[in-house]
Amino acid sequence: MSEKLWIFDTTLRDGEQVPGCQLNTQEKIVVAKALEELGVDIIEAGFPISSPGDFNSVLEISKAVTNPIICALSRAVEKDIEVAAASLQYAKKGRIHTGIGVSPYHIQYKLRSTPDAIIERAVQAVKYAKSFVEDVEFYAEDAGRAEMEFLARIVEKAIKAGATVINIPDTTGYCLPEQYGAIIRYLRENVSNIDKAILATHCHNDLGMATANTIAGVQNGARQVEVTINGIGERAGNTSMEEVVMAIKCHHDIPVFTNINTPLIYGTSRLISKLMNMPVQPNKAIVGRNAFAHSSGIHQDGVLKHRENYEIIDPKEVGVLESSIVLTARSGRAALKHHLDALGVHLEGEELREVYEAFLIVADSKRDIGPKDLLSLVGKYIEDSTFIELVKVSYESNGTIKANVELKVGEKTHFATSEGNGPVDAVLKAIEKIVKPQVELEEFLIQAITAGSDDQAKVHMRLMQGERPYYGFSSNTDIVLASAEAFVDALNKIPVKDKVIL
Ligand SMILES: CC(=O)SCCNC(=O)CCNC(=O)[C@H](O)C(C)(C)COP(=O)(O)OP(=O)(O)OC[C@H]1O[C@@H](n2cnc3c(N)ncnc32)[C@H](O)[C@@H]1OP(=O)(O)O
Ligand SMILES: CC(C)C(=O)C(=O)O
Repeated sequence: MSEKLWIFDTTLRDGEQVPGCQLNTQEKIVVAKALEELGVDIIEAGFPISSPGDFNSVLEISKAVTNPIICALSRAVEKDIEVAAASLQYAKKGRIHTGIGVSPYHIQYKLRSTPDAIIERAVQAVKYAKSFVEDVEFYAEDAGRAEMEFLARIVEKAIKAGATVINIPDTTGYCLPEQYGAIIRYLRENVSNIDKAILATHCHNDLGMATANTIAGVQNGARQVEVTINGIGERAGNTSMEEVVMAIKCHHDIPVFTNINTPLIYGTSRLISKLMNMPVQPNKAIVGRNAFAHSSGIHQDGVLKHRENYEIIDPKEVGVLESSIVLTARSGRAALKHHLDALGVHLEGEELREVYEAFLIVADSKRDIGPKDLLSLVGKYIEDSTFIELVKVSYESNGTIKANVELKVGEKTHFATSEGNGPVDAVLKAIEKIVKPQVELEEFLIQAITAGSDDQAKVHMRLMQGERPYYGFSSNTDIVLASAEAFVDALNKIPVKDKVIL
């Protein structure tokens, strides 16, 4: 029989510890509400003793959120626990998460203590937290490198003191899946009162094992997983929620279920990425830009014939509209035909073979094959009147910022001028005066390729036309020009029939 797996999200605590990812209270409330909608069971909202701002965030999130348990972190220190309890005063369901280091490293070198004294501090902390709230979770920090017998002893005492959830963190991301699973199994078999608590995983990703270790923990009896959206967290990160949830959904032999509303995964991932200014790596499982992108011919042909040939997850299940077929020099005729059909050019047999041969020559010398390339390849079959070429961009700033652009669309030249909040805004608005694409700019990332003031800026843009995404890329030493080029690149990918040119 399938049991419930409690999803404990620590994006706002462990995730927010990441340099540059700090959020203010309003932003944290937005995230907490999104997590509530996503269906998480517990939100670890912060470490209230750490700063007045973090205390206030836990307080305000407690007011703003109804369903999930709100959890506040503390050390095994009385003052921490008092402040955590105060921050939870408005929580409908509040939990204090307290604990202490249990590995020989932490006991000897960090806490400068002894095993017996650590057990005593753990017991006192749990009892003290229990005097404020019923729901107390105990974390045995660095359990991944602890001595098993000592770990079992401290866990037993913490449960006896009132802890109802026992967290077994692999704080340093040291364990291999078998090792981590064995720790959970050992505790289930050697702690006499273990049935009175839920065992939780909290795995870090220093060896890239966080998801595998978490799943191993679940397979051995853990029933709460501590995770973050996009796997963000201290150092190499925490366990990625989307990976664990989808691994469980794909493997019916793991006897647990979650309440996560999976079609909201992608949107939540992008919200966190945007608010925390933390791009998602393109090949990230489940939510990376390429997670459902197929770029080699055999795969593309397979997916076009039957999606499941190369996909274990229907992209819609995680909120991604559809798989994408990316044209490269490794693409075959099936992929080429798919793209030509989208442009309204239907070729078969000898005609398709002829265009494919020409396509391979272009693709060998170009990484990104777009509609412009395809249209020029099939020029003799169709007439393209909508291809946009960026001819000139300039802007001036005299109190107000004004941009001028010159575009060539097909054979016609267009000029437009626009004001904006900044040069990029003004240029994009001017382009939109000529091309009326009815798109939303959903993602706009500028990245320096190397350090230095003469650096190239790499721009990545994602436009949405309805629910359909179009990506634009460019790199240039001039950020404004790179932005304009990326915008035009994305516009050129919109099929002819969906583009309106003035
Ligand atoms: C594994 C995790 O705890 S993940 C969470 C990590 N998050 C953070 O650290 C962010 C919040 N932290 C902070 O704001 C600060 O570190 C504070 C407020 C908690 C403490 O600040 P300070 O009092 O200045 O102490 P500082 O950060 O320099 O050192 C940490 C102290 O806590 C002790 N400590 C660490 N963990 C624990 C624990 N679980 N229980 C009891 N004491 C602990 C350390 O031994 C050290 O004590 P010492 O100064 O007597 O050697
Ligand atoms: C506070 C604990 C749960 C932690 O973050 C860790 O051990 O990594």
